[in-house]
Amino acid sequence: MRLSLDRSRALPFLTDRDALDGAVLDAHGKVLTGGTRSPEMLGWRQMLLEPDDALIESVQNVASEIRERADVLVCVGIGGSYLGAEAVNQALAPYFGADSPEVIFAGHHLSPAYHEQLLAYLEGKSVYVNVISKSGTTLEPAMAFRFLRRFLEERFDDADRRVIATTDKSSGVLRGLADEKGYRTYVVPDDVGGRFSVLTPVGLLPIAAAGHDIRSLFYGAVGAARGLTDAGADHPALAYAGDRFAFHEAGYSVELMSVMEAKLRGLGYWWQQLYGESEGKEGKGLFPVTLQYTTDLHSVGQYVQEGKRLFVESFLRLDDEKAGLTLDEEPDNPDQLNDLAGTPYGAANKAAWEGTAEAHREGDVPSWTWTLPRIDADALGEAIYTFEHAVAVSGTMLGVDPFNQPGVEAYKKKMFRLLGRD
Ligand SMILES: O=P(O)(O)OC[C@H]1O[C@](O)(CO)[C@@H](O)[C@@H]1O
Repeated sequence: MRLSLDRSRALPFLTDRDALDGAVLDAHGKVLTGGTRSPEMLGWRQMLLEPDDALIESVQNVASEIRERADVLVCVGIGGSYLGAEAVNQALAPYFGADSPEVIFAGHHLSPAYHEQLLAYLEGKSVYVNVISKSGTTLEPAMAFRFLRRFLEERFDDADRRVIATTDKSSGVLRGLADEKGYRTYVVPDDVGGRFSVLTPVGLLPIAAAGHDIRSLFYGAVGAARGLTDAGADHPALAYAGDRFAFHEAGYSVELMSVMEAKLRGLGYWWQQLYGESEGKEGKGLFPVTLQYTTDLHSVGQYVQEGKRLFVESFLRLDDEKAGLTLDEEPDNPDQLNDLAGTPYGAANKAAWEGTAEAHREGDVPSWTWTLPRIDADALGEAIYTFEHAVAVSGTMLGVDPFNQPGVEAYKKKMFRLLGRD
């Protein structure tokens, strides 16, 4: 395993933590054998134990067509239908001057200006659309897709070929529309919830269309899934799950995912949905929030250090101590940085992580540090599965169903009523 977990700033805050290992392994066993609540929702693990190479190849083929023919791929979806793809694409793309086609997300909020300006931006470009919704009735993507469908139909003779729908295998509004129009489709499997779906076509198509290696991504996760089969309580996923449960029981209420590399910010947002929707129910769960350091040390850092004590913290960092531009000496030292001559950005970032973790420990914020060896598809696949497995275990320890999200309906009902819908 290349993703490592350092617990040295977490364990001193927990008394008798080893006594929990039996409960951790019990919950882990339930995840392995289908003993969880909603055992029919464990497809996110099963699909890795029985890889469908033909499906990966099919996605790669459609992605190649998009890469050849499109200037822009618009991916329409919300929650688990976009956060995983956005996270991986952000992590794997260069910061500036990304390759064509541009992959843009839409239907992930209801901003009027965003969607209006998106349509204006698409004018004159070769556009493909991947609409991703299991139900087809989620308002945000459904509204965006109506506009985008009309946009395509009014401009392209082959409009229907430019739409790929990722949806339920047989039912729902989007399935009906796709069948009627003859769109190419991929299936959101029944046994995989939205937030666990990044390694299904939900995430794989937008990631492959952006030019990334989905086979390595998928097989990175396969390796992690296999590695967990015989894992002991000290495996990072299980140790983390058990520690989180212990902190929850000790009264902590918020977990920060503090990302030290801006390319991993999307992974933080993906983690936030995964943990928030999986654990936050029945009055339980650590509230997950992702921060980007050192940026947010100059915004909410004051609160984390000295405000109300609520927090446990996960640092997510890259092993990049030697990377980046290195300061050199300047005659006369006009900016007074010569004492740091020979210091690369990576070393400064590492010092920021260690310094912050120490300061937060002194401020009674326990922390773990997750270190990725490098950012590539394989390492991301491993990280994705590790966090998925951990939340299945920690949710099971909490006694909640880690695979449902009944509370998400509440806002939809009120919103629909205000819009005069049933
Ligand atoms: O795929 P749908 O049905 O549009 O749902 C979108 C999202 O809404 C949720 O069901 C709840 O937030 C997510 O799990 C899912 O990713």
